[in-house]
Amino acid sequence: MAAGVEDSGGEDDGYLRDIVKSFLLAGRDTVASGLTSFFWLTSRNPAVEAKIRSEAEAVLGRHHNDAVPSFAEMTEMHYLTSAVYETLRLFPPVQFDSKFALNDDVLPDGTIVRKGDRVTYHPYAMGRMESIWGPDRLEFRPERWLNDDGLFVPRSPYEYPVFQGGSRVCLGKEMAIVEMKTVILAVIRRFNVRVADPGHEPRFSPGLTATVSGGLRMVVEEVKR
Ligand code: HEM
Repeated sequence: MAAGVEDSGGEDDGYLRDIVKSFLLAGRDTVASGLTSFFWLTSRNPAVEAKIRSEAEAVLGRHHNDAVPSFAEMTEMHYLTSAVYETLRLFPPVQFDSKFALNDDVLPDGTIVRKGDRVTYHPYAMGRMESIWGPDRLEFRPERWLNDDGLFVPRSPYEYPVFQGGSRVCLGKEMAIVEMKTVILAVIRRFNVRVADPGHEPRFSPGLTATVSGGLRMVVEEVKR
């Protein structure tokens, strides 16, 4: 970043402002959307919530409540990592995304693309394809990301393009995962979070950033120990 600022020919303030704006636009609503979906899904799947709590207790210790977990501690939490990836599989904050061809091209499957054509990839649809995720594709099952030793195994970005892939992969991917884990641990270790109206089926609406339309009303109760 420093090199970029030096190269910007004296327009440092504008350049830095643009960086901050793109980080806020790309990084705030997406993480908020992911967290909304996470608490909706765990609210409907208390067994997942219980496993995240017990993993956190195993890694952090029962009485380590107020401290923010370190990056190393969060990396040890393979089940939590899996639950975050599984949430974003079913409810990707960037539901679909388009590119326009600069020149005529041919895609790897033989599809012909003409200069100016719009090509869209659709993480929401791909996250629900049986050919990629199997017959239980619609289930929220963090275990699908774990190997036999209980370790998280990432999937190819071309099967799971939630953060895009290749040279334009999301620059904030790792930060997004850390942010989500930090908030989840801070909340879930101390509170039970349940949807306020279990009969209401939230609508995940597309947009620049997809999220539950109208927000999601929750009831938060302190966990009794
Ligand atoms: C769950 C959260 C997030 C998701 C699902 C997500 C997803 C994506 C996707 C799909 C793209 C590609 C967009 C395109 O090609 O048009 C992208 C790009 C980008 N993201 Fe994220 N993102 C997330 C969080 C963040 C965070 C926290 C930051 C920074 C703090 C960030 C910074 C960026 C930037 C700077 C780009 C542009 C990269 C480029 O064009 O080279 N993102 N993100």
